[in-house]
Amino acid sequence: MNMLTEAAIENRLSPMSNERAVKMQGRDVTVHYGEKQALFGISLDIPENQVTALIGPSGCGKSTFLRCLNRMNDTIDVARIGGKITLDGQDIYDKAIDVVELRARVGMVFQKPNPFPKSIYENVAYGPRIHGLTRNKTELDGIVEESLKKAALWNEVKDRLHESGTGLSGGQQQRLCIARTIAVSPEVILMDEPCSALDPIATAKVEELMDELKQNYTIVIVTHSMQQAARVSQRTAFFHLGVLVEEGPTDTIFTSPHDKRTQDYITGRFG
Ligand SMILES: Nc1ncnc2c1ncn2[C@@H]1O[C@H](COP(=O)(O)OP(=O)(O)OP(=O)(O)O)[C@@H](O)[C@H]1O
Repeated sequence: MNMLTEAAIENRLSPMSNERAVKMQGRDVTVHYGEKQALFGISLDIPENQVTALIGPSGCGKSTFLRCLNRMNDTIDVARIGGKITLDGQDIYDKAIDVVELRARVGMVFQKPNPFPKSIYENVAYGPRIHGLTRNKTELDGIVEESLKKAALWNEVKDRLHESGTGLSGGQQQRLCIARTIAVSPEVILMDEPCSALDPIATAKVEELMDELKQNYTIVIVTHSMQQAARVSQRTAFFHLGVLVEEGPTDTIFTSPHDKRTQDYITGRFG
């Protein structure tokens, strides 16, 4: 057994205070964009099969931290990342890591629904095809159907799979993007303000979906809405000016935070 596997097993067996295994872990994570430092030594555990919400005022570094979790910041030339981030105990910034594979394991859903200008079917089939997850059309059809079902979209689109994904409503497009992410069997799903472009009904559907998805996936969501964080997450991390001020069970953060900055933010005194 190699060291990484041992670390992964040890990691999965070591429960957090709420008795969940740690799926991802950040230790002393720093990010610079050129000269400007955006994150200052973030250490945060992401528990398995829970929704963790990252909250805080605009510009505090929530999205920057989220993007570190699947190395999305690698695509920004001026970004430099320090510290350590692990997935099942394995360092995701290790040279041996295949970033394409990492991003399949740690998928991402963006603020604005961004389906490809292709059919609904092709949007979902694309990932499994490029990752070689299926051997034939029947298997691919199966993955497409299952992913659309898990994203609570199947009933609305099953009769028009070959119509364009961009012809769907905003809320349906976002669920299509979730189906596309699910199709490559991720373990973690990162969501960067996934409902900010959606109306209240579509938002409610995506929130409901998050609650179901957490049974099979670990979810990290960046949100500006404290009501949303309170509704969907089990753990909440509050960021301010690039620092993780505090994190803990969502109930505690919203009812009896330890830090005055958290208290001020959740009571609307700033941000
Ligand atoms: N690509 C980039 N190049 C330079 N600076 C950046 C870049 N992306 C983010 N920043 C800076 O890093 C800091 C943190 O930004 P980030 O987007 O992570 O914050 P945020 O909390 O997600 O904000 P918001 O809630 O407004 O989306 C900000 O000062 C921002 O201007």
